[in-house]
Amino acid sequence: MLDTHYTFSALDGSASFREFPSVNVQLPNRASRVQAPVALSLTPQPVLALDDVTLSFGGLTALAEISLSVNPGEIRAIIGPNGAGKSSLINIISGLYRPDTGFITLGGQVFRQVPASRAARLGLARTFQNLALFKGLTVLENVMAGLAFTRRSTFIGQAFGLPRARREDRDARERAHSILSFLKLEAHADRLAGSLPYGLQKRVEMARALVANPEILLLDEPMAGMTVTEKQEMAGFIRSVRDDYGTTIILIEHDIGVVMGLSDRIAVLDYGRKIADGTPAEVRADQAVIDAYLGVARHDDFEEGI
Ligand SMILES: Nc1ncnc2c1ncn2[C@@H]1O[C@H](COP(=O)(O)OP(=O)(O)OP(=O)(O)O)[C@@H](O)[C@H]1O
Repeated sequence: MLDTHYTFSALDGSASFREFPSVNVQLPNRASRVQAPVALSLTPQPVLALDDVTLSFGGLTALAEISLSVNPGEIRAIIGPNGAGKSSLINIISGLYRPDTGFITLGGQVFRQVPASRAARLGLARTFQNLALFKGLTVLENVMAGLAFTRRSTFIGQAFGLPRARREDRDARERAHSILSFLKLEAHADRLAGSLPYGLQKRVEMARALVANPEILLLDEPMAGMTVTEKQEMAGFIRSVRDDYGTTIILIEHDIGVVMGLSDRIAVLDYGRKIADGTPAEVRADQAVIDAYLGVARHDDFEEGI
């Protein structure tokens, strides 16, 4: 298990897990992380909020007046049938799209459009629906690439192996190995990423997003194309990331069955509108959700399978 430094702000009651994993400091368990903020503030400040977000492509409204909030440390799923607007929403959160109307609050700042180039520094990391690994690099190199934005040494320093560059390289390697071991990928560290089976490549992508210890991890269909066993395994890792690192998880999924047993809260989109938002039990019982999925999901897809 990884050890992690963390800081706690008594002023706003927020816990921050922004320091990188290290080998010497004891990771506080989830209970101790949660206890202190609760004493100061009963209502957690959302780490991310969308207010009245609308997005159109020509005459087509992809998202209509979407508001939702994400609390620290929760697993928050956003689901919906094909074309519901999930990718559009994730692209707004990560700054690739600018909504026609509405605001995004991230890292305590309010944006009309999240500055994509600063998203990592605002504590946001993401994976992609279609794998975006460097297939010709090793697994370790891919994961280390997730720390590129944190490096302060210059290109010349890196080329000539100057002390700061060497130190950064050593730290990056150590962090990458810690994450690989956490996600049970250590045995594959020196293999080319492109040579791994699909399910493992998806996990490497998650390792790369996690290595900089983001506050929010945005997972775009992390289980698409996986077998049932792979999905179960991935669900276990996602849960561990939240429990052991305190990372807030936003999960975009197509498959309602996958998220039922995994998520704390689920927002359901259909034709660009939010038709439901609540706990898995609330969403499961919602007639609008049942109607939206009728014909694309079997009844038992609504059961907690994972
Ligand atoms: N770049 C684009 N240009 C035009 N229309 C788009 C564009 N991106 C998305 N759309 C349309 O916006 C709507 C929402 O699409 P989006 O990809 O966000 O849905 P989705 O829920 O992610 O779907 P899927 O599950 O199939 O990936 C769809 O009708 C889609 O055709």
